[in-house]
Amino acid sequence: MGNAADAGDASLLRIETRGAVLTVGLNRPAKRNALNDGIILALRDCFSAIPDTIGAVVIHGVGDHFSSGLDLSELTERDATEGLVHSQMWHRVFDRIQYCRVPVIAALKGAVIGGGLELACAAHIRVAEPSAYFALPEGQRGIFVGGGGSVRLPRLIGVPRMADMMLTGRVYSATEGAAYGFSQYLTEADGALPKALELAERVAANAPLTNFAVLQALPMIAEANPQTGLLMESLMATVAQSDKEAKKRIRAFLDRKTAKVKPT
Ligand SMILES: COc1cc(/C=C/C(=O)SCCNC(=O)CCNC(=O)[C@H](O)C(C)(C)COP(=O)(O)OP(=O)(O)OC[C@H]2O[C@@H](n3cnc4c(N)ncnc43)[C@H](O)[C@@H]2OP(=O)(O)O)ccc1O
Repeated sequence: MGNAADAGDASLLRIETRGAVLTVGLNRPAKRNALNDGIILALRDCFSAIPDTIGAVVIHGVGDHFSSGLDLSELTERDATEGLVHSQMWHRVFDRIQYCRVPVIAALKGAVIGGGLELACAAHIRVAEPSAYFALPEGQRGIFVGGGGSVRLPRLIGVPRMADMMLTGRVYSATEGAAYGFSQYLTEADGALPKALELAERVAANAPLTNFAVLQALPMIAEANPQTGLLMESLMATVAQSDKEAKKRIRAFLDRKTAKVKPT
């Protein structure tokens, strides 16, 4: 089993830079992008070294699927102690994605299954195209989610819906995923990656401090008791508006040098 000291297999990710956007493609299409140790550790390496010039990351699947989840061929020999270590390794890697300095957008198509769905949960925005389907077949495989899914997914779709997914193993459609709050965007056919790239360019243009506040402070504020949350909000708002970047951007609007807010 891969451990913290191992390097990931860089060939299992297709990493490209497009301006301020880094695209990270899960690159095991012959295995439907099943997540083995090599790819998980490669994700760890990638998200540990996001260049300063990058303002957003898009994660997607090479081929027809996002990911078929945990590589089941690596599970069969694992005992309980190794299973615990393995699950905690996934947690650390997916935390690195969730607590990334810049927004992470997942472009979803085809299978988004088990650990693949857990990976998508760690992103900040999920964009799905009609071919995307979501399932947690852990019950059929006799296992439980191990990549943080029981923490992140109920916060998106609720415990009853996740319980239904796990108990019945039912495949949820892209339309259901959007209706239940999993994906924020549902595109036309083949539209997930282009839409994710468009959104990534947009969020990369934000003030870094605003993105930082949304990624790091908002989830904590939302879960805090109201008094603590309001205090944290005031502190974050004060820090952000005191920054020279905010002053520059507000001046540009007042001088009519930047666009008005308008429907897209
Ligand atoms: C317990 O501690 C954990 C757990 C976890 C996370 C758990 C999970 O992710 S559970 C979910 C596991 N995934 C599945 O059960 C999906 C299995 N795959 C499929 O149902 C299908 O392959 C498909 C995704 C629907 C695609 O179908 P199709 O296009 O027809 O392709 P196939 O012919 O079936 O597959 C092609 C090729 O890929 C291999 N493969 C596909 N999925 C996996 C997989 N998940 N693991 C290993 N291999 C896979 C398949 O065997 C074929 O291989 P060939 O060599 O025969 O070509 C997390 C952390 C914990 O600690």
